[in-house]
Amino acid sequence: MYFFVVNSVSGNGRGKEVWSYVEKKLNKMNVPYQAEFTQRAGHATRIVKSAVRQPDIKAIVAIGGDGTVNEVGSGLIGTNIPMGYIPAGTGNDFALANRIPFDPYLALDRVLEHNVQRIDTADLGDRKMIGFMGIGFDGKVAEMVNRSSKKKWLGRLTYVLEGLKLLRSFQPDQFTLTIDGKSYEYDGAWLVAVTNIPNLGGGMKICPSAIVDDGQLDVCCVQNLTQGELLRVIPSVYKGKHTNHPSIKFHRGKEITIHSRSPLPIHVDGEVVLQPPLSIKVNPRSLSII
Ligand SMILES: Nc1ncnc2c1ncn2[C@@H]1O[C@H](COP(=O)(O)OP(=O)(O)OP(=O)(O)O)[C@@H](O)[C@H]1O
Repeated sequence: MYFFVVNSVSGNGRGKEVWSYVEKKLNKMNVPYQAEFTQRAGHATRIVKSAVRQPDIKAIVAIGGDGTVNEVGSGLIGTNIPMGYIPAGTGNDFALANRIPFDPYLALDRVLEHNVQRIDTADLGDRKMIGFMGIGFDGKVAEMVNRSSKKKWLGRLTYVLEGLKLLRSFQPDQFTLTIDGKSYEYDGAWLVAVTNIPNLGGGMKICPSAIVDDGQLDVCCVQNLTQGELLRVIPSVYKGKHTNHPSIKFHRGKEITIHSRSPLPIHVDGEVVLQPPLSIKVNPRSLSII
Protein backbone atom coordinates (compact mmCIF):
# COMPACT_ATOMS: atom_id res chain seq x y z
CA MET A 1 0.00 0.00 0.00
CA TYR A 2 1.33 3.43 -1.01
CA PHE A 3 0.30 6.29 1.25
CA PHE A 4 0.17 9.78 -0.33
CA VAL A 5 0.49 12.99 1.69
CA VAL A 6 -0.83 15.80 -0.49
CA ASN A 7 -0.18 19.49 0.17
CA SER A 8 -2.84 20.92 -2.12
CA VAL A 9 -1.71 24.52 -1.51
CA SER A 10 1.94 23.91 -2.48
CA GLY A 11 3.01 25.85 -5.55
CA ASN A 12 -0.11 28.00 -5.04
CA GLY A 13 -2.45 25.13 -5.92
CA ARG A 14 -0.18 23.00 -8.11
CA GLY A 15 -0.33 20.26 -5.42
CA LYS A 16 -4.06 19.77 -5.98
CA GLU A 17 -3.60 19.61 -9.76
CA VAL A 18 -0.73 17.10 -9.51
CA TRP A 19 -2.75 14.87 -7.16
CA SER A 20 -5.62 14.73 -9.69
CA TYR A 21 -3.20 13.33 -12.34
CA VAL A 22 -1.63 10.89 -9.89
CA GLU A 23 -4.98 9.68 -8.55
CA LYS A 24 -6.21 8.96 -12.08
CA LYS A 25 -3.13 6.95 -12.96
CA LEU A 26 -3.20 4.98 -9.68
CA ASN A 27 -6.82 4.01 -10.33
CA LYS A 28 -6.07 3.06 -13.93
CA MET A 29 -3.16 0.86 -12.82
CA ASN A 30 -5.11 -0.67 -9.90
CA VAL A 31 -2.37 0.30 -7.43
CA PRO A 32 -3.64 0.10 -3.83
CA TYR A 33 -3.23 3.46 -2.09
CA GLN A 34 -4.45 5.80 0.62
CA ALA A 35 -4.21 9.59 0.55
CA GLU A 36 -4.54 12.36 3.06
CA PHE A 37 -4.51 16.13 2.49
CA THR A 38 -2.54 18.44 4.79
CA GLN A 39 -4.64 21.08 6.55
CA ARG A 40 -1.92 23.37 7.96
CA ALA A 41 1.83 23.75 8.48
CA GLY A 42 3.24 20.80 10.44
CA HIS A 43 0.27 18.53 9.67
CA ALA A 44 2.20 16.32 7.18
CA THR A 45 4.55 15.08 9.93
CA ARG A 46 1.59 14.13 12.13
CA ILE A 47 -0.09 12.29 9.24
CA VAL A 48 3.13 10.35 8.59
CA LYS A 49 3.66 9.43 12.24
CA SER A 50 0.21 7.94 12.37
CA ALA A 51 0.44 6.24 8.91
CA VAL A 52 3.70 4.41 9.73
CA ARG A 53 1.84 2.43 12.42
CA GLN A 54 -0.13 0.63 9.69
CA PRO A 55 1.38 -2.78 8.91
CA ASP A 56 1.21 -2.73 5.11
CA ILE A 57 2.78 0.62 4.14
CA LYS A 58 5.32 0.24 1.30
CA ALA A 59 6.20 3.93 1.07
CA ILE A 60 4.88 7.35 2.00
CA VAL A 61 4.81 9.70 -0.96
CA ALA A 62 4.96 13.47 -0.54
CA ILE A 63 3.15 15.63 -3.09
CA GLY A 64 4.17 19.27 -2.64
CA GLY A 65 7.32 21.35 -2.49
CA ASP A 66 10.45 21.25 -0.38
CA GLY A 67 8.50 22.24 2.76
CA THR A 68 6.32 19.15 2.31
CA VAL A 69 9.40 16.97 1.70
CA ASN A 70 10.76 18.33 4.99
CA GLU A 71 7.60 17.51 6.93
CA VAL A 72 7.10 14.04 5.42
CA GLY A 73 10.81 13.18 5.70
CA SER A 74 10.87 14.37 9.33
CA GLY A 75 8.17 11.82 10.18
CA LEU A 76 10.06 8.98 8.45
CA ILE A 77 13.58 9.50 9.83
CA GLY A 78 14.55 6.50 11.92
CA THR A 79 12.00 4.17 10.25
CA ASN A 80 12.61 1.74 7.38
CA ILE A 81 9.69 3.09 5.35
CA PRO A 82 10.94 5.01 2.33
CA MET A 83 9.77 8.43 1.16
CA GLY A 84 8.62 8.87 -2.44
CA TYR A 85 8.23 12.33 -3.92
CA ILE A 86 6.12 13.87 -6.66
CA PRO A 87 7.13 17.53 -7.09
CA ALA A 88 4.36 20.14 -6.98
CA GLY A 89 6.00 23.10 -5.24
CA THR A 90 7.76 26.28 -6.24
CA GLY A 91 11.49 25.60 -5.84
CA ASN A 92 11.39 21.76 -5.90
CA ASP A 93 15.10 21.62 -5.10
CA PHE A 94 14.93 18.13 -3.59
CA ALA A 95 13.54 16.83 -6.91
CA LEU A 96 16.24 18.60 -8.93
CA ALA A 97 19.02 17.22 -6.72
CA ASN A 98 17.71 13.65 -6.78
CA ARG A 99 16.75 13.70 -10.50
CA ILE A 100 13.08 13.13 -9.71
CA PRO A 101 11.03 13.94 -12.84
CA PHE A 102 8.79 17.02 -12.77
CA ASP A 103 6.17 15.24 -14.86
CA PRO A 104 3.77 13.71 -12.28
CA TYR A 105 3.29 10.49 -14.31
CA LEU A 106 7.04 9.95 -14.64
CA ALA A 107 7.58 10.77 -10.97
CA LEU A 108 4.90 8.21 -10.07
CA ASP A 109 6.65 5.62 -12.28
CA ARG A 110 9.82 6.25 -10.31
CA VAL A 111 7.95 5.73 -7.02
CA LEU A 112 6.53 2.44 -8.26
CA GLU A 113 9.98 1.23 -9.41
CA HIS A 114 10.80 1.28 -5.69
CA ASN A 115 14.62 1.55 -5.80
CA VAL A 116 15.52 2.37 -2.20
CA GLN A 117 18.48 4.63 -1.33
CA ARG A 118 19.58 5.92 2.12
CA ILE A 119 20.35 9.63 2.42
CA ASP A 120 21.71 11.92 5.13
CA THR A 121 19.55 14.42 6.99
CA ALA A 122 20.49 16.90 9.72
CA ASP A 123 19.19 17.81 13.17
CA LEU A 124 18.64 21.45 14.14
CA GLY A 125 17.52 20.98 17.73
CA ASP A 126 14.06 19.39 17.48
CA ARG A 127 13.75 20.25 13.80
CA LYS A 128 15.06 18.23 10.84
CA MET A 129 16.69 19.38 7.64
CA ILE A 130 16.35 17.15 4.59
CA GLY A 131 18.05 19.16 1.84
CA PHE A 132 19.28 22.63 2.76
CA MET A 133 19.06 25.64 5.03
CA GLY A 134 20.19 29.22 4.73
CA ILE A 135 20.53 32.30 6.88
CA GLY A 136 20.73 35.96 5.80
CA PHE A 137 19.88 37.01 2.26
CA ASP A 138 18.34 33.70 1.19
CA GLY A 139 16.40 33.38 4.47
CA LYS A 140 14.79 36.71 3.64
CA VAL A 141 14.19 35.67 0.01
CA ALA A 142 12.50 32.45 1.19
CA GLU A 143 10.24 34.54 3.43
CA MET A 144 9.28 36.77 0.46
CA VAL A 145 8.75 33.83 -1.93
CA ASN A 146 6.46 32.07 0.56
CA ARG A 147 4.28 35.20 0.70
CA SER A 148 4.30 35.79 -3.08
CA SER A 149 1.04 35.29 -4.96
CA LYS A 150 2.96 35.00 -8.25
CA LYS A 151 4.68 31.70 -7.46
CA LYS A 152 2.18 29.48 -9.26
CA TRP A 153 2.84 31.31 -12.52
CA LEU A 154 6.49 32.19 -12.09
CA GLY A 155 7.59 28.94 -10.40
CA ARG A 156 11.32 28.99 -9.72
CA LEU A 157 11.65 32.48 -11.23
CA THR A 158 9.88 33.79 -8.10
CA TYR A 159 13.19 33.28 -6.25
CA VAL A 160 15.04 35.41 -8.82
CA LEU A 161 12.39 38.12 -8.79
CA GLU A 162 12.24 38.39 -4.99
CA GLY A 163 16.05 38.22 -4.76
CA LEU A 164 16.40 41.18 -7.14
CA LYS A 165 13.85 43.15 -5.13
CA LEU A 166 15.77 42.54 -1.91
CA LEU A 167 19.23 43.29 -3.29
CA ARG A 168 19.03 47.07 -2.77
CA SER A 169 17.84 47.05 0.83
CA PHE A 170 19.57 44.00 2.38
CA GLN A 171 22.32 44.76 4.90
CA PRO A 172 25.13 42.15 5.02
CA ASP A 173 25.98 40.99 8.54
CA GLN A 174 28.69 39.45 10.67
CA PHE A 175 28.64 35.67 11.15
CA THR A 176 30.65 33.34 13.35
CA LEU A 177 30.71 29.73 12.16
CA THR A 178 32.07 26.84 14.16
CA ILE A 179 32.62 23.73 12.06
CA ASP A 180 33.72 20.55 13.84
CA GLY A 181 35.28 22.69 16.59
CA LYS A 182 37.09 25.21 14.35
CA SER A 183 35.86 28.84 14.23
CA TYR A 184 35.56 31.16 11.24
CA GLU A 185 34.58 34.86 11.27
CA TYR A 186 32.83 36.38 8.28
CA ASP A 187 32.13 40.10 8.18
CA GLY A 188 30.03 41.76 5.48
CA ALA A 189 28.42 38.40 4.73
CA TRP A 190 25.28 38.11 2.60
CA LEU A 191 24.42 34.56 3.54
CA VAL A 192 25.51 31.25 4.96
CA ALA A 193 24.01 28.09 3.46
CA VAL A 194 24.36 24.58 4.88
CA THR A 195 23.29 21.76 2.59
CA ASN A 196 22.99 18.02 2.03
CA ILE A 197 22.21 18.56 -1.66
CA PRO A 198 23.96 20.90 -4.14
CA ASN A 199 21.06 23.28 -4.80
CA LEU A 200 18.56 25.59 -3.14
CA GLY A 201 16.42 28.57 -4.15
CA GLY A 202 14.97 26.83 -7.22
CA GLY A 203 18.13 25.35 -8.76
CA MET A 204 21.03 27.50 -7.52
CA LYS A 205 23.96 25.09 -7.07
CA ILE A 206 25.24 26.92 -4.02
CA CYS A 207 27.28 23.93 -2.73
CA PRO A 208 28.01 22.09 -5.98
CA SER A 209 30.11 19.39 -4.27
CA ALA A 210 27.42 18.35 -1.78
CA ILE A 211 26.67 14.61 -1.81
CA VAL A 212 23.42 13.28 -0.29
CA ASP A 213 24.95 10.29 1.46
CA ASP A 214 28.55 11.22 2.36
CA GLY A 215 27.84 11.79 6.08
CA GLN A 216 28.89 15.46 5.76
CA LEU A 217 27.24 18.85 5.46
CA ASP A 218 28.50 21.39 2.92
CA VAL A 219 28.73 25.07 3.87
CA CYS A 220 28.91 28.15 1.64
CA CYS A 221 29.44 31.72 2.84
CA VAL A 222 29.14 34.71 0.51
CA GLN A 223 30.86 37.84 1.83
CA ASN A 224 32.39 41.20 0.88
CA LEU A 225 30.57 41.69 -2.40
CA THR A 226 28.90 44.88 -3.59
CA GLN A 227 25.31 44.59 -4.82
CA GLY A 228 26.58 44.83 -8.42
CA GLU A 229 29.19 42.09 -7.85
CA LEU A 230 26.59 39.81 -6.27
CA LEU A 231 24.28 40.37 -9.23
CA ARG A 232 27.07 39.37 -11.64
CA VAL A 233 27.92 36.25 -9.62
CA ILE A 234 24.35 34.89 -9.40
CA PRO A 235 24.15 33.42 -12.96
CA SER A 236 27.33 31.39 -12.32
CA VAL A 237 25.79 29.94 -9.12
CA TYR A 238 23.07 28.24 -11.21
CA LYS A 239 25.87 26.32 -12.94
CA GLY A 240 27.94 25.79 -9.78
CA LYS A 241 30.78 27.79 -11.38
CA HIS A 242 31.30 30.22 -8.49
CA THR A 243 33.63 27.98 -6.48
CA ASN A 244 36.85 29.91 -7.31
CA HIS A 245 35.40 33.33 -6.53
CA PRO A 246 37.61 34.98 -3.87
CA SER A 247 34.59 36.23 -1.86
CA ILE A 248 32.82 32.86 -1.68
CA LYS A 249 34.11 30.37 0.88
CA PHE A 250 33.31 26.68 1.29
CA HIS A 251 33.60 24.28 4.20
CA ARG A 252 32.49 20.75 4.98
CA GLY A 253 31.75 19.19 8.37
CA LYS A 254 29.50 17.14 10.59
CA GLU A 255 28.59 19.70 13.30
CA ILE A 256 28.09 23.37 12.61
CA THR A 257 27.01 26.32 14.75
CA ILE A 258 26.11 29.70 13.30
CA HIS A 259 25.86 33.01 15.17
CA SER A 260 24.91 36.24 13.44
CA ARG A 261 25.18 39.74 14.89
CA SER A 262 21.53 40.53 14.00
CA PRO A 263 18.52 38.19 14.28
CA LEU A 264 18.32 37.30 10.58
CA PRO A 265 15.66 34.99 9.10
CA ILE A 266 16.59 31.34 8.67
CA HIS A 267 14.94 28.96 6.27
CA VAL A 268 15.07 25.19 6.51
CA ASP A 269 14.10 23.43 3.26
CA GLY A 270 12.57 26.71 2.11
CA GLU A 271 10.38 27.38 5.17
CA VAL A 272 11.31 30.22 7.54
CA VAL A 273 11.31 28.72 10.98
CA LEU A 274 14.11 29.67 13.32
CA GLN A 275 16.29 32.46 14.66
CA PRO A 276 20.04 32.22 15.28
CA PRO A 277 22.13 31.00 17.02
CA LEU A 278 21.79 27.67 15.38
CA SER A 279 23.37 24.23 15.77
CA ILE A 280 23.23 21.72 12.95
CA LYS A 281 24.38 18.13 13.18
CA VAL A 282 24.42 15.60 10.36
CA ASN A 283 22.40 12.40 10.83
CA PRO A 284 24.08 10.05 8.34
CA ARG A 285 21.93 7.82 6.08
CA SER A 286 18.94 8.37 8.32
CA LEU A 287 16.22 8.51 5.65
CA SER A 288 15.25 6.03 2.91
CA ILE A 289 14.02 7.48 -0.36
CA ILE A 290 12.76 5.88 -3.56
N1 LIG B 1 -3.66 23.19 4.03
C1 LIG B 1 -2.63 24.01 4.21
N2 LIG B 1 -2.81 25.34 4.33
C2 LIG B 1 -1.78 26.19 4.47
N3 LIG B 1 -0.47 25.80 4.53
C3 LIG B 1 -0.22 24.49 4.41
C4 LIG B 1 -1.28 23.52 4.25
N4 LIG B 1 -0.72 22.30 4.14
C5 LIG B 1 0.63 22.49 4.25
N5 LIG B 1 0.93 23.79 4.42
C6 LIG B 1 2.27 24.42 4.48
O1 LIG B 1 2.58 24.91 3.18
C7 LIG B 1 3.94 25.27 3.18
C8 LIG B 1 4.52 25.32 1.78
O2 LIG B 1 4.56 24.05 1.21
P1 LIG B 1 5.69 23.57 0.22
O3 LIG B 1 7.03 24.04 0.66
O4 LIG B 1 5.51 22.12 0.04
O5 LIG B 1 5.33 24.30 -1.14
P2 LIG B 1 6.04 25.55 -1.86
O6 LIG B 1 6.48 26.54 -0.84
O7 LIG B 1 5.11 26.00 -2.92
O8 LIG B 1 7.29 24.86 -2.59
P3 LIG B 1 8.91 24.98 -2.39
O9 LIG B 1 9.22 24.82 -0.94
O10 LIG B 1 9.47 23.86 -3.23
O11 LIG B 1 9.30 26.33 -2.91
C9 LIG B 1 4.60 24.30 4.13
O12 LIG B 1 5.22 25.03 5.14
C10 LIG B 1 3.43 23.51 4.73
O13 LIG B 1 3.57 23.29 6.10
